[in-house]
Amino acid sequence: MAKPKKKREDAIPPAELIGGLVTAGHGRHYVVTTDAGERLEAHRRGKKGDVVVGDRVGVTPPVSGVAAIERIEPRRNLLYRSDEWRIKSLAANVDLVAVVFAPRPTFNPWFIWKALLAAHQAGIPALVIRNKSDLVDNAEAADAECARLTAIGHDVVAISAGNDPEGARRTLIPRFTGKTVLLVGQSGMGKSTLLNALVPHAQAATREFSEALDLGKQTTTAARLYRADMDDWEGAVVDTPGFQEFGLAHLSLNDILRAMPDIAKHVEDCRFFNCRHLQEPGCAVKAALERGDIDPERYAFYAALAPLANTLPQ
Ligand SMILES: Nc1nc2c(ncn2[C@@H]2O[C@H](COP(=O)(O)OP(=O)(O)OP(=O)(O)O)[C@@H](O)[C@H]2O)c(=O)[nH]1
Ligand SMILES: [Zn+2]
Repeated sequence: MAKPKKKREDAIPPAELIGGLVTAGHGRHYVVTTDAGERLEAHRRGKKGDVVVGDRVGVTPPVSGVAAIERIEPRRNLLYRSDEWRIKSLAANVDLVAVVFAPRPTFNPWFIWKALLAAHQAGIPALVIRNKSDLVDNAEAADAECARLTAIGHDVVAISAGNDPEGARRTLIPRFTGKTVLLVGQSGMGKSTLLNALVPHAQAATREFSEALDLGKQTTTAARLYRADMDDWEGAVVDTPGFQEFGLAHLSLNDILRAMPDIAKHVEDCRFFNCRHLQEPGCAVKAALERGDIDPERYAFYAALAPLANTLPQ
């Protein structure tokens, strides 16, 4: 019988590896920023696709400019999104998920709610940021969304990243200091504007990432991590450019309910203990909906997600 292969991870003593943080990735090609602040191109040893932005790693000293990722330190958490076909890791070791939305372009509340569910499932606190507070157009809808989210129990702040970047910094830096903050939002909500307000060297770093990963002008949906090392704040911002959908096929029904207290608070009175709160007789959630005790749009969201729950291998 063939001997089981000795794991590569054991082959090199950790003391000889360089510690660093994965700050960008594309395919199996990564950028690792070492603890000394050097930016290295890196490949995963053995071509495993298990590295994600935000991972703390140990790399070999670079040979011809390219290092090898030998070790991944245990993760505090891992944030996913998924589509019908597969689960994708978005980022690891995130302390706060910041969901950015704005009155214009028209925002989709479901995107915000999905991001909040994904954060909850990963055990990561979340903050909702209402951007473009200076806009009058569609402000009522944005204000109503803030009120709805606050009533559910979410943290919400209002800023104007484009119009008042200093004010945005004053609001956010006390909440972001010491943390790795992941920014998510639909396209056009002002994520890049906010990132640049918080981390002024972000644009230059984006160019360097593109060069290191040989992306040219190609955009990627992969996350990128920008370290903030400034007089007024230290931490990191992870940007997630260019995606419109926050798929949640990896959530179980319980994950969904645990993240929706406005629905879940009614389930105890359902006739069946395994009620899915969709079509079952004697469902207390449906009764609460009919009485007007549940926001119909929140129920519609729940009813859209519930049938898809847990359809992917966990
Ligand atoms: N009025 C107003 N406009 C803003 C504000 N913040 C950003 N914008 C504008 O909104 C537009 C979109 O901003 P971006 O920062 O590019 O948005 P994004 O979310 O990064 O969009 P993608 O790059 O497509 O993901 C730009 O024209 C910004 O100038 C704000 O606070 N007020
Ligand atoms: Zn029920």
